[in-house]
Amino acid sequence: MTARSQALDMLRAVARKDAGTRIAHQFAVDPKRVERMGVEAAGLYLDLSKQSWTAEGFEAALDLARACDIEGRRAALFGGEAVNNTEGRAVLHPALRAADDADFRALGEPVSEEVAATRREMARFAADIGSGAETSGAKQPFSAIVHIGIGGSDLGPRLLWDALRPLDPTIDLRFVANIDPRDMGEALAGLDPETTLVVVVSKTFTTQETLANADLAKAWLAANLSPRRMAKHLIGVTAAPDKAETWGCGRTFGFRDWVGGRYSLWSAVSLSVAVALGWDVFERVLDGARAMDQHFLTADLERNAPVLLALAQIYNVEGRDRHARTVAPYAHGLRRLPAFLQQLEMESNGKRVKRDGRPVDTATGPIVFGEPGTNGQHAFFQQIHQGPMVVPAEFVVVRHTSDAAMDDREGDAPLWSNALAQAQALMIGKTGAEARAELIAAGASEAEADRLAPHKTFPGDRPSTTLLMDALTPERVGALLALYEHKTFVEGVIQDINSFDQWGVELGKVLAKAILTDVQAGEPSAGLDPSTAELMKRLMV
Ligand SMILES: O=P(O)(O)OC[C@H]1O[C@H](O)[C@H](O)[C@@H](O)[C@@H]1O
Repeated sequence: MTARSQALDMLRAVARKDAGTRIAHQFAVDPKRVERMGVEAAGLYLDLSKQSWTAEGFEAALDLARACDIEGRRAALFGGEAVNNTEGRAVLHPALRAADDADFRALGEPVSEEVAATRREMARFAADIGSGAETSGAKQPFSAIVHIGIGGSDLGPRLLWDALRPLDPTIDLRFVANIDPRDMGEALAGLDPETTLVVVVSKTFTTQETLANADLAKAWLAANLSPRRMAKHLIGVTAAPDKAETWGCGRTFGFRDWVGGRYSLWSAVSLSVAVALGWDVFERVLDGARAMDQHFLTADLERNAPVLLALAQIYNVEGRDRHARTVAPYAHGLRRLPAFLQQLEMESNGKRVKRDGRPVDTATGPIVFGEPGTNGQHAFFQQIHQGPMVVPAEFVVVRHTSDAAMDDREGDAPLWSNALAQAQALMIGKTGAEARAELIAAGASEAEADRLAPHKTFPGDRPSTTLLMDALTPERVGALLALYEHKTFVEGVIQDINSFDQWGVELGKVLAKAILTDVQAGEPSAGLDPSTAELMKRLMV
C-alpha cells in the first residue's frame, strides 16, 4: 500500500468520524480554529473554518497532501516538465505572468524571452489602438472589438472584462462564442464595420464554432470593406499562426502548446481585453497572478491557500460523499466565475483514469455550479439549505465591488452581509424546537405550530468556504483566478490524474461532423441508432 492510499484511507476514516460532530461545535472545542483555517494569500483571505473537518480531519487532509508529493509535482510544473503526460507537453501558464527576466523552460527550451516579446507586442498594439496610431482600413480609429472564441478562448477574457470594465468604455468590446448565429447577430448589431476590429481567438484554429463565427464576421466586413482594407480588421490569436494567416488574418499574436486553453487568459488570448482595458490594467492582472504563484511556491502546505482549498474539496468528496459544490460570487463583475470554474475544474479533473491509465481510486472532480449572489439566494439556495443532499458552498466576497458602490454611504454592505448571512445560516440552521417556538410566538396554535415546524426547520451543519478581497481590482482578480488554477492542479496531484488534457470533449465533435455530413446528404446514414435517426429526420424537415 502506498503512502498516498494509506493517507487517503485515513482521511476517509477520520471524515466518517467527523460526521458525528457539528461545525458550530468545533469553534467551542478549538479556539484556534479560525486562525488555523484562515489564510492570507496575495491580498485574498480564505476562511475554511466553516468546513466540516474537525482539527483531526484537517490534519488528516494535510497528511494526504504530504503523502502526495505536492512539492515535487509543483516543481515539475514550474520546471516545465511534461506534466501533461498524454500529450507530452509542459504546462507553463505561470511563465506567462512571470517577470520579464524570468527563465522558464518548456521541456528544457527557454520560453521567457518569447513571452516577454509577445507581451511587448501586445502592449504596443494596445497603446496604438488607444492612441489612434493603429487605424482601421479606412484610416479611422477603432471603436469596437468583436472577440470570437469559445471555451478557454472565451471564458477567461470575458470574465476579466466583466470584472474590470469601466461603466462607459471607450472601446465597445463584445464576445461571441456560440455557433448559434444569433450570438454573432447580437454582437454585430449597431457596430460599424469601418471601425470594428475582429479578433479571432483559437489555440488550434480548427474549432468549428469559432471558424463558423469568424466566417460570419469576415463576410460582414467584406460587405463593406475591400479585401486589402479588411486585413487590418482581422487579428488572429493562436498557436497555429499559419492557419490563421491562410484564413485571412492580417496579423497574428501567438502562444505555445504549453499553454492549455483553460489556462490561457494570461496570454495573447486576452489581447482584446488588454486593448479595451488598457495595457497597464492587464499587467496588473498578471501581477496579481504572479503574487499567487509566489505564495503557492513558498508557503508551507498548512498555510498554502490553493492547497487548503483543494483539501477542503477532497475532504468533502472523498470523506463525506459530497459530489457537488456551488460557487456564489457576491459581485456582479464576477457573475461568470461559475462558468469559468466549470471549465477550469470539470474539464481539468473530470477524469476516469489516473496518469498511468488505470481507473481512478477517487471520485475526481465534483459538479460545480453557481450564480452570483444575491441572485442565487432567490432560486436554488432553497435546496442548499433544506434539500437532503449536502452541497458545500463557496462564497466569494468583495468589500468594494465598484466605484459606484463606494460612493454610496452603505457601500457594499447590503451585498456582502447577505453572503455572511448565508454561510452562517447554512452552518447554524434552525432546530424544530426553535421553529416551533417562533410559530407560537407569532400567534400560531399548538397544532398549527406542530404542523408547520418541520417545514421551517433547517438542518444546518452545512459546510462553506468564504473568500474575501478588499476590492475588485485587477490584482485581486488575477490572484483569484490563479488561486483556482493551482487548487485544480493540487486536486489533480492528489487524485493522481492528468489535469491538462481533455479527450472527453473529442467524441462529440467527431460525431457532430458525421451528423452534419448526413444532413447534407439528406438522410441519416445506415447503422445510425434509431433515436438519433428519428431526431435528425424531425429536424431536417
Ligand atoms: O482555442 P481553441 O483551440 O479554439 O479551443 C477552444 C476550446 O475547445 C476545446 O474543445 C476544448 O474543450 C477547450 O479546452 C478549448 O478551450
